[in-house]
Amino acid sequence: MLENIKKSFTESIQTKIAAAEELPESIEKAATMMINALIGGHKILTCGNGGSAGDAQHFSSELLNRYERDRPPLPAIALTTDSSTITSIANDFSYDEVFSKQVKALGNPGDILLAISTSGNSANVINAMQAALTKDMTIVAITGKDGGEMAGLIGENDVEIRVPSSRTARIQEVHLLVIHNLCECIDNTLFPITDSED
Ligand SMILES: O=C(CO)[C@@H](O)[C@H](O)[C@H](O)[C@H](O)COP(=O)(O)O
Ligand SMILES: [Zn+2]
Repeated sequence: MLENIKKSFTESIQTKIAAAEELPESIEKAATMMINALIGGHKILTCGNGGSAGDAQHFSSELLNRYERDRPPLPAIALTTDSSTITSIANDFSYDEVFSKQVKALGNPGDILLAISTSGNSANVINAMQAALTKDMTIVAITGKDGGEMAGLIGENDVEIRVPSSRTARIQEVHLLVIHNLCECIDNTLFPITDSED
């Protein structure tokens, strides 16, 4: 057991080292897209399943409330939280539509969809991306493995941040770091620390 625990730490560290080589440019592009959208009065919708649902909510709460320091609230909505809406869409239509219907209802041109999936193959997240494109939204996709079907939906105005790993858990551990990086870029750009706050 002890050996496995140590191996997980080593694997996680190695995945982060590989991600540090490969991901900074795509994270910077995603952060710039988000900053410009927020400056323009637009919002960010987030979605994902399982651990990625948690990540979607983690990110939206850091925008709505705060990341590391107090600043004005920023507009984000996690599409994973309204159990009445989600269960009724799944019951009456299909689980594959639980996010896309909400995107069609809430998304406006200029808004961003933050779509999170380790495999890139979750049908409800893929459908949410397709719905976002019909609403003239842009997409930040956080993925892993080979990017799955989500990778094929990324256009030139969108960005995919793909963690170089094939293990769901290791990918998720980097996804959290990516999310915190995005928050940090947003806060540092929109609310820079002044000398008096230093
Ligand atoms: O957190 C974990 C595994 O670490 C699971 O809950 C995992 O998120 C679920 O199996 C998801 O349904 C996987 O979906 P995805 O990442 O392939 O889109
Ligand atoms: Zn997990």
